[in-house]
Amino acid sequence: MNALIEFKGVTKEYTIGEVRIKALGGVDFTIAEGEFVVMLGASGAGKSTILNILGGMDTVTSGQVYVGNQDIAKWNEKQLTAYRGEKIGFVFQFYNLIPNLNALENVEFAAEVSKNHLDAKDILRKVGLQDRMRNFPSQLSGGEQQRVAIARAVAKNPLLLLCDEPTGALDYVTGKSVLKLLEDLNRETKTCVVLVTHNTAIAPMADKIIKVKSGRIESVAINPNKQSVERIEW
Ligand SMILES: Nc1ncnc2c1ncn2[C@@H]1O[C@H](COP(=O)(O)OP(=O)(O)OP(=O)(O)O)[C@@H](O)[C@H]1O
Repeated sequence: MNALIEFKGVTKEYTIGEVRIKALGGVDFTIAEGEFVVMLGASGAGKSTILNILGGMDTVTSGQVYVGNQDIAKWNEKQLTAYRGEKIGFVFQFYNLIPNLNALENVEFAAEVSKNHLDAKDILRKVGLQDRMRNFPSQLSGGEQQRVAIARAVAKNPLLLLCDEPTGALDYVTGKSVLKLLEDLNRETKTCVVLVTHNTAIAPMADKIIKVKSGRIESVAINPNKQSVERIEW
């Protein structure tokens, strides 16, 4: 498979007053087209920093970040804004829906940014929310809100779906159904998924497992025995 993503010697330092914090100290990995990647690591290891750089939400201190053949680390804010809008679907732990828009409007609002967007109603049906389209976020359960957030991310027909602890606020059964939805979307649409989690138990659902430790890559492993999340217990 072709590499869709390549991080080469990526470093990231944050400066707060006089203090410099090294969040990434030389990160290298590749992600192939269509891969489902699980990224694991302790709190503060640098996972969100990697995801934010990949999503064009943060910039590198040094190094290259190839998406296709383009080094997005060289891009200016305008280019990164277009990249985020067109190519990246984000799913966060706490959904981040717009409270005064209903489910359908939340999805349509995000989809309109992208030229190649999919039909918002179709996607909401796909995530099982055909009867909840007119509900506002406050009228939906946590699991339903996360389904809207996934629909919103997928509706723009992104190159990459980046998920930061998407089940962190959900109970076991609801979390599992959200992971199953991501698994199905990855299989059916071939959209590359990068899922950041503390939950090492779900690693078997990945094509590739990337472990991050203290701002560096500890290991990258191709999973020879990929399993559906339905068959994984934790
Ligand atoms: N905006 C920022 N300003 C300063 N330091 C930051 C900033 N963002 C992250 N850091 C620091 O960079 C390091 C890596 O943080 P990051 O959020 O990437 O870790 P993480 O692996 O995602 O952790 P968690 O699992 O707790 O979310 C940490 O030491 C963190 O304190």
